[in-house]
Amino acid sequence: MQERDVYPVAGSQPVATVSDAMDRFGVADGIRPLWRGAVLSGPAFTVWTRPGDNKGLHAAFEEIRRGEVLVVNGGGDSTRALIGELVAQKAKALQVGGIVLDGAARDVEELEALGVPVFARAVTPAGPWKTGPFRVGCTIAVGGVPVSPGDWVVGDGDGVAVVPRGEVEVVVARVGELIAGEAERRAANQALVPRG
Ligand SMILES: O=C([O-])CC(=O)C(=O)O
Ligand SMILES: [Mg+2]
Repeated sequence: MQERDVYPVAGSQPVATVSDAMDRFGVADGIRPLWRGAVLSGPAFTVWTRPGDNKGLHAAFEEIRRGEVLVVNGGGDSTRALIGELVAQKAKALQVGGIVLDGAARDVEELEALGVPVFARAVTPAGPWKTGPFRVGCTIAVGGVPVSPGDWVVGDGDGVAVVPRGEVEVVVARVGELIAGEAERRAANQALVPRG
């Protein structure tokens, strides 16, 4: 199997169920979609940056491959937007799978108009510093969850979860079982009738 085929397409696997399939671990705390309907799914490309500084993100765009998800530890900073419309335009042109920031973003209406799925801790109009330092391609933390390059990152309306690279196929199979079990519970719920 080609490695890319291991990662399901965005939106096909609910993030809540992906987390359930990992004993309910793996969810990035406090990271939310910046527009309704944003979904992403793909292998992580990681950046660790000084809070509020996006020089490392521009460096990442020199290397990132189609379908990869840019995942950034920005120290949880909410005072400086690490990306906005112009950075998202780059991501779109390079067919990046999406952007996950443990930090902030701006230009949210334009992000939605571009259709670039962005997940972040905060929104602020204040722009980023651009001097570094940063690291690209290392293991980082996002919302308290470890992320290594190539780990499967999935995002939807509920938030973001991270599946370790070596566990993707097992977790995807488990998600299928859980979805089938939920369908049975849904049918049982729909068969309920009021009492009295
Ligand atoms: O100025 C920046 O680097 C962030 C921003 O607003 C954009 O990417 O449009
Ligand atoms: Mg801007």
